[in-house]
Amino acid sequence: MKPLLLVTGAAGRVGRLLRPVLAERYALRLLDLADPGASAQEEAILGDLADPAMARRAVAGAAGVLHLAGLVGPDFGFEATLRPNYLGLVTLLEACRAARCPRFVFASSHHVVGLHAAADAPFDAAAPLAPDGFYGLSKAFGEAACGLYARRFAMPTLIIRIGNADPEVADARRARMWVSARDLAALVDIGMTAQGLACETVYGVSRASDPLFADAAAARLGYRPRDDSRDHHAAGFRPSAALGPADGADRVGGFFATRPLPHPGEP
Ligand SMILES: NC(=O)c1ccc[n+]([C@@H]2O[C@H](COP(=O)([O-])OP(=O)(O)OC[C@H]3O[C@@H](n4cnc5c(N)ncnc54)[C@H](O)[C@@H]3O)[C@@H](O)[C@H]2O)c1
Ligand SMILES: O=C(O)[C@H]1O[C@@H](O)[C@H](O)[C@@H](O)[C@@H]1O
Repeated sequence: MKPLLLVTGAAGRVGRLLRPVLAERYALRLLDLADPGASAQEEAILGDLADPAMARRAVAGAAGVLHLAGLVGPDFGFEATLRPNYLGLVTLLEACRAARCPRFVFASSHHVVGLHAAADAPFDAAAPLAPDGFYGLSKAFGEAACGLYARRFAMPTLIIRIGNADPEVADARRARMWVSARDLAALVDIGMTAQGLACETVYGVSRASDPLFADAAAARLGYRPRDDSRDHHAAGFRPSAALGPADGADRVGGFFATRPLPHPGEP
């Protein structure tokens, strides 16, 4: 029998791309606020992971959790991120602690280091945090929360700072941090199976010609990316010459680093 993997945020873009790949190795239970369009082989739970009863139900019997759910984007104010990205994550981690969940994989983001100058690349996982907005800030909290639960409660945890997981590579900045679905799924698999894993942070990226991230930590865990962003340019791929100031190509976080940041209290 395949091990049961809970995928939160399974109705989202990354969840939909990963599920067919992950289904080869895992029985999937999906949790989302939105209908994930479950296949006959998948089990779906519709609900809010910030609800403790919902989180407990979702985690029950799982061999591990892939936590994708959250509010994602450059324009949100602080308050909007509180329930999904702070309370939701801690509620889920609490459910995992109570159930002695054997593995936890957290979808973090390169936006935790988004304000670093792209010219200073490549960065490794020891680069100082430099979130580029309230979304990146919430991921920095998420990484710390995962560290707390992993270390205090001995829950093997992999934090994956995903680069860009779109189906194809849209532009020159994303080409430096794109990840294919099968490479990202391979990292999830490492999080589920790596021996001796305590709490490790890696970048979720495929191969690239001028990478923003140099990922020795992932390689140590056995990650060997099979895909290269150069082979997956979208039809309308924009080279660096076509990127303007609004694209924020001089920052790791790109346009996330250029948008106005709402003051707390503003919508
Ligand atoms: N797409 C990328 O390129 C990318 C890059 C870096 C990091 N990530 C991370 O990967 C994860 C998935 O990204 P995505 O692009 O699929 O985002 P998405 O917005 O498409 O999907 C997120 C999903 O989470 C669900 N969700 C939000 N709050 C919830 C809650 N309280 N309870 C249950 N479900 C909830 C939403 O309904 C949605 O379906 C996110 O955590 C994101 O930060 C994605
Ligand atoms: O910076 C990026 O390109 C990406 O950052 C991710 O966090 C977002 O989820 C995705 O929509 C962006 O495309």
